[in-house]
Amino acid sequence: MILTAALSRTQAGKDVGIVNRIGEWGISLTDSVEDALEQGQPDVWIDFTTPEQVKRNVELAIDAGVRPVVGTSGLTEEEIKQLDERCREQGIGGIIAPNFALGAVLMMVFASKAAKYLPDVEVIEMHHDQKLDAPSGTAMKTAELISREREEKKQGHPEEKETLEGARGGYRDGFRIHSVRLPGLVAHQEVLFGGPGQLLTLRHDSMNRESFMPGVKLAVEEVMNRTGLIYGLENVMDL
Ligand SMILES: NC(=O)C1=CN([C@@H]2O[C@H](COP(=O)(O)OP(=O)(O)OC[C@H]3O[C@@H](n4cnc5c(N)ncnc54)[C@H](OP(=O)(O)O)[C@@H]3O)[C@@H](O)[C@H]2O)C=CC1
Ligand SMILES: O=C(O)C1=N[C@H](C(=O)O)C[C@H](O)C1
Repeated sequence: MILTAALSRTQAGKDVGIVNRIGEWGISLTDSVEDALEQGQPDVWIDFTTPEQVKRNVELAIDAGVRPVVGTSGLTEEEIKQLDERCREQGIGGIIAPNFALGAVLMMVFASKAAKYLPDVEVIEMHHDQKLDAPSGTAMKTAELISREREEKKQGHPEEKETLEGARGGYRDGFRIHSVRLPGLVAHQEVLFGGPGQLLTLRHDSMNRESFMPGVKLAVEEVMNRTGLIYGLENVMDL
């Protein structure tokens, strides 16, 4: 794979390798998506930007015939549908993955299987304190996969009341998602299943950002041979 361009507002004009402390690469960072898409005829647009920026970036990439591989969280279901249609119109593939760590994908898939037999579940996601969105994209995708397998159920005591607002976390499809933000954390998630006399805990930890790279590489290879936008790396893994 060859890096053709790289995007940044704050470091625009500087060499991407120097900024990342891996020696000079001869590629200047740009703050223009249009310029980045024109440099070196790229096949793939890799996006880890912000929830505000990602939609525009991906639309411009697709319109230029460049396949999106997106890690940025925050796209709505409706936006993903629109982007899928745009990819199909252009006859190109794309992947949006809420989490590129293969272990995290396995955790989500295992959680959906467990929910069939242990429908009482809560999700606790833990991230670094610079994260902009809550809950994480991973937690939302976990909830989506769990809901597909879990019988409909409203958990907990029907008369439960919060004496401190938010104490029971966010509510989705009958169960709770809790978001923890602390310096020192990278990206972590526990899925807790409770049953009479038993507790099953599935946990995944990203210790650093290297954890996402094998999944990004897999996605970049896959989009070259597909048409339409795939949501979730589990859809291209042999599970
Ligand atoms: N799916 C996955 O596996 C993963 C997903 N993520 C997601 O990726 C996103 C980014 O997270 P993270 O890496 O922590 O955030 P960072 O703030 O570390 O990185 C965001 C990057 O995008 C650049 N950027 C943002 N907006 C613009 C813009 N308008 N023009 C040019 N460059 C821009 C920033 O550069 P500058 O500030 O210089 O503009 C920066 O380099 C989040 O949504 C996060 O949830 C993160 C890790 C893994
Ligand atoms: O912001 C992050 O760091 C991460 N974001 C993604 C998410 O929202 O789930 C993936 C991973 O958890 C890291």
